[in-house]
Amino acid sequence: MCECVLCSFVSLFLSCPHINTTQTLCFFFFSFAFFYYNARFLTSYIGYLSPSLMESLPMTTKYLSCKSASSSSSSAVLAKFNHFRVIGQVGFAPLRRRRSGRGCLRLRASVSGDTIGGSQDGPSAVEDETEKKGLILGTERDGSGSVIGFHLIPQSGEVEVSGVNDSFKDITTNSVEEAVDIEGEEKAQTRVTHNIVFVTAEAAPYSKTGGLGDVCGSLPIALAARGHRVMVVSPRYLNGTPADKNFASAVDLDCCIKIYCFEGVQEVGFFHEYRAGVDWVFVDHPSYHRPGNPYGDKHGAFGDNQFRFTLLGHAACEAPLVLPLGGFTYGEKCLFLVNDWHASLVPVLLAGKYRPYGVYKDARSILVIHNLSHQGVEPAVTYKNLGLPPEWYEAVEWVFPTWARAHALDTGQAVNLLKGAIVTADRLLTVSQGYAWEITTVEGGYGLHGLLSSRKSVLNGITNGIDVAEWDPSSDEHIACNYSVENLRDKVQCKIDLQKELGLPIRPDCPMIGFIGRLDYQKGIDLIRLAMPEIMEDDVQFVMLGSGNPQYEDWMRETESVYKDKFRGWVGFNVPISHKITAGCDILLMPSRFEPCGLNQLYAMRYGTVPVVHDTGGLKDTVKNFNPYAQEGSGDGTGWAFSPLTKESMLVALKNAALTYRDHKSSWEGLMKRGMQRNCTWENAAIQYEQVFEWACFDPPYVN
Ligand SMILES: Nc1ncnc2c1ncn2[C@@H]1O[C@H](COP(=O)(O)OP(=O)(O)O[C@H]2O[C@H](CO)[C@@H](O)[C@H](O)[C@H]2O)[C@@H](O)[C@H]1O
Repeated sequence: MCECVLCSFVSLFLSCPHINTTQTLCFFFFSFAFFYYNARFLTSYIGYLSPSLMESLPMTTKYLSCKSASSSSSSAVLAKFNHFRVIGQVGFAPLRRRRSGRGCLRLRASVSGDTIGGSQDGPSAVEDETEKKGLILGTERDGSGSVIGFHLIPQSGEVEVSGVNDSFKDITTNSVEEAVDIEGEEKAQTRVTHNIVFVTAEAAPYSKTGGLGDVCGSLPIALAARGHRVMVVSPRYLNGTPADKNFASAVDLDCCIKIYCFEGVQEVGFFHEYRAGVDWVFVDHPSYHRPGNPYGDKHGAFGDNQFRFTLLGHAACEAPLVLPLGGFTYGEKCLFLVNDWHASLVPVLLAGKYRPYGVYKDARSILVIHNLSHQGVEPAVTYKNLGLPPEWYEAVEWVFPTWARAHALDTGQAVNLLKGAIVTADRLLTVSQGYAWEITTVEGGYGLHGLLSSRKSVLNGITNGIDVAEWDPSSDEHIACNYSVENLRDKVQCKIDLQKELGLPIRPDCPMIGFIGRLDYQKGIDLIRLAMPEIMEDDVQFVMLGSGNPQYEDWMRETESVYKDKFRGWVGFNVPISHKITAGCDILLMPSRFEPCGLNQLYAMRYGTVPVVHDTGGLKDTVKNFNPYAQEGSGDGTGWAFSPLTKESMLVALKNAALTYRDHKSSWEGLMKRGMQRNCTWENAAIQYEQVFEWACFDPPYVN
């Protein structure tokens, strides 16, 4: 209906004898703008109304992209006007490709066709005009992001922008015209790119103690590859070990800022490395230079972590304003992705420190919860240290229930940084849908379930992806023999190599069980300990890699001396060994008490190692229980997900896995193959993050 009206309107307009070329151009620009913005509004609104749409996001969507003719210079012009750069929008994008299709694209095709007298295949007058002149069309916006006009901008190479380094060039040439193939139909896709600022305590390969490092090392790259301008702000940890060289390529930006907190002034610097399309920014301060890991050393957590991560929060808020990365700052209109409590001060600062002065009015913040059990809780008297105005105390105020107080005079008053982010961030995300629900329950909410439930309408879960280049059995440099789903037989060479390395009897047919992870209550390590004597009764080998609670480290050493021919415990943090275990084992055990997503089961499946997991959180979402009778007897599922979390049910699952491994070879092969063929790329997750960005930007800031 709409299109008929449009076509008639276009025909009428073009049949008018007094219309010249310039007027024709103007007509098209404004018509396209009108339809584009209406379509975008509707899309956003539908998304806003249905957060549950996340569950049906188009995972099978195939994005076809081509480098457009948009140049550094042209995008520089665009960036000047809109920090949320629009790429590939019909009518404004470089008019290079034509397709037949529906929706916006058909709108353009029909207009082009009319322009040239009905043919949809020949070049349109608009295209001719713009391409001849080497021009593409850009939008101009006002301060609120609304389009107020259009301008012609030169194509690639025509204008040199001085002082633009590779970082910016790469970003600007990333303006792409997107085509989305949904259900066999080619559709034009309007995609908005953002200036994204990740704030995180760790980012691999620079720093990593667990899954947070993996995610913040990979997701920014996946988003940058999709055209966003992405910065990751994280501390520059130096601990006097070879790990310090991870920061060797980062250069000092020679930009010091003063941070007013902890009743004094702190000076922090910034280091920068542009890698894989991402601006990696490292906050430099003496408190990040000490032995140990990012959070503590052998004596436990550092006592000044609140101070160290307060600095991170403040520095991350300043970075987009003051760092001319690639010659241009990110500016105020950015999207902060703040990860866990260490970065949770950021949304509170945006609301309490910046917006009252008109800064960051158009920014948005998304809190990504990787682990709710750590919340950054400190005594209430420390509030004055955070660098927030006094009237913002309530945002981070936290009162412990009576039963959790130390003594009769304890009022339970505290500050809770994660809580501060929950009540001020524009949207909330967790790393799986299962966990997004669990944290709204009394059992999984760690005291925050009430608040989280109250923000349910902006709470979503997106399952983590994995770095499929780093975790690829067909090219992994850490393992003895590469293999793939077409060549599964060579996997056993990895087992033999692992047995040799660990000094275990070389027994290729013996089921080998592995565990990798922090030795922590969360990971159900107590259950493994409890069940170990019974596990060892079976004809299996067991290898554990982990560090953390010294009590469990000692237990691993003792167990090794009791079961010399069957058990090995590797105490420490060792990435190459984690790859060897993932490839060499047949079964990976993860009896996590709770698991927001879990990465090791994803790595295991990719390596044909069958996971046996507790049916919770992200483990429940990603491991499909084995059903030998499904698919007309050929079986279904990728592992075992046991419940409840008891020694007995874990032992049953392990026994079933070992039995299937020994006696049902073809079923086992099916389990391996289905796991290896799962799609677990970061691109999948990045597409879902983009949907959440859109919802975040559609609403006004949650706290003004
Ligand atoms: N001793 C060791 N040596 C070498 N490598 C080791 C190791 N111990 C752990 N690792 C590695 O650290 C990562 C741990 O990943 P998890 O998802 O289990 O993380 P974690 O519980 O830290 O993270 C939190 O954040 C992540 C990311 O969102 C969520 O998946 C997870 O559920 C949540 O608890 C894996 O890459 C693993 O191989």
